[in-house]
Amino acid sequence: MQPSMPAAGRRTPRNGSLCFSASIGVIVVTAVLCLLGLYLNWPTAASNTLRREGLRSPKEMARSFPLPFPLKNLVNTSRAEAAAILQGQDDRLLVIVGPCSIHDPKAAREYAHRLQVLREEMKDDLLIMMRTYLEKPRTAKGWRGLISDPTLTGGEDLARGLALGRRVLLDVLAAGLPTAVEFLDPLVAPYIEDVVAYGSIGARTVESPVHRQLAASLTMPIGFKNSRSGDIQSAVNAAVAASSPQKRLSTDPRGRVQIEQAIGNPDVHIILRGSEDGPNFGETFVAEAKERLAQAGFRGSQILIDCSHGNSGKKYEGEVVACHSVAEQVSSGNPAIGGVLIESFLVAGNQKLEPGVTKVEDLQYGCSVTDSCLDFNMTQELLQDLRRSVLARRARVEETWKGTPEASATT
Ligand SMILES: O=C[C@H](O)[C@H](O)COP(=O)(O)O
Ligand SMILES: C=C(OP(=O)(O)O)C(=O)O
Repeated sequence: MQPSMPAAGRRTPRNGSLCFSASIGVIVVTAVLCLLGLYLNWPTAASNTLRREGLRSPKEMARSFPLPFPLKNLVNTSRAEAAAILQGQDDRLLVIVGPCSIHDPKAAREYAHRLQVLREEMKDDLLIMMRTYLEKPRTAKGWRGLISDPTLTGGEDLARGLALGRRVLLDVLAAGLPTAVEFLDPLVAPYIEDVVAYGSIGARTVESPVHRQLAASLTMPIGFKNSRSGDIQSAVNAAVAASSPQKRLSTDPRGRVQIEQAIGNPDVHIILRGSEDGPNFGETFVAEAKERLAQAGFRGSQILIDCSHGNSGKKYEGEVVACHSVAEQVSSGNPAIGGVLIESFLVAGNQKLEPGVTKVEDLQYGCSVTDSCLDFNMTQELLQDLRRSVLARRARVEETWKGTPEASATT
């Protein structure tokens, strides 16, 4: 007798066990895929992230690119010398000069070696540091600096960028020049802060509480720029916040999140950088800034003037005008000006860098890929001007001193 065919859909012991095995199979495959997805950080429908990868901790980075003792000494003495200028205890001018951004380590090293000669020659009158800006805050889009995109191709290899950035700072220090950066991403700071002598907070982040808190815990002098609209009070408010005790979340040398209690940065000051409406390097702006600082309790604090950005209309020719005005004000005895920032590279002007489009090999050596810079010869002339202005201001002070009863008593 033929066995009867099972009616469609009727469960038999055999197809029931097939269903069970298939379900177990689906569950196992799904679980394996989920675990693999978690391990490889695959995107999920609820995430905007395409990929995540690990990174060396700041401590490991410092171990790979250590700060040798003589360079540590240079960082520490430069910080202290800058602080003395900013508090009006040293009559030299602090000069932060160099490319708008570092994009080519070789050209940066060449610039550093040339600048070191001037630093040495003018050291009695100017405290020269090199602009070694590795993070660029963009108004909208654009190349975001060597740390974000070290190959200039849009590849955004941050692990390589952090290592390369730290190496460039060490190279510049090794050439004998103290380094100056803008601090932008608070997570980057622990990777480089020990190799930085001077820091600024830019016009785009001066109102950010996170950047003010970061500045409070940094151990080098920090300058706050006026905002892009020209508001000087935002820089003064930032100085008030950053000089006060602040508790914040930060990362420790091992890269773990920690709660950090800072006592506040004693060497905060403000930088006049002009605005979209025009320059603010003139006497009246300097007097206004001084007055606002005094009202906020910073009586002795010197003011720095950024000769570029809104003060130059982002043209190197504009920097010359701004720098001459500063030199004139200092020569005529203005005691409130403590220094300048100047954008300068090996070649004058700038060139366009569009990551992913520009051929890196076509870029002109020694020419800025962000804002327009002075060339080295023009820079040298401006530094000579600034030096003469310091000598003139010093002579005036000595002349005034000679006429005082204290001077007569000492002769
Ligand atoms: O210092 C450089 C630039 O002024 C700053 O990064 C903004 O540049 P952008 O307006 O071209 O984006
Ligand atoms: C971006 C910079 O300046 P600011 O914040 O004044 O625009 C800079 O100095 O690189």
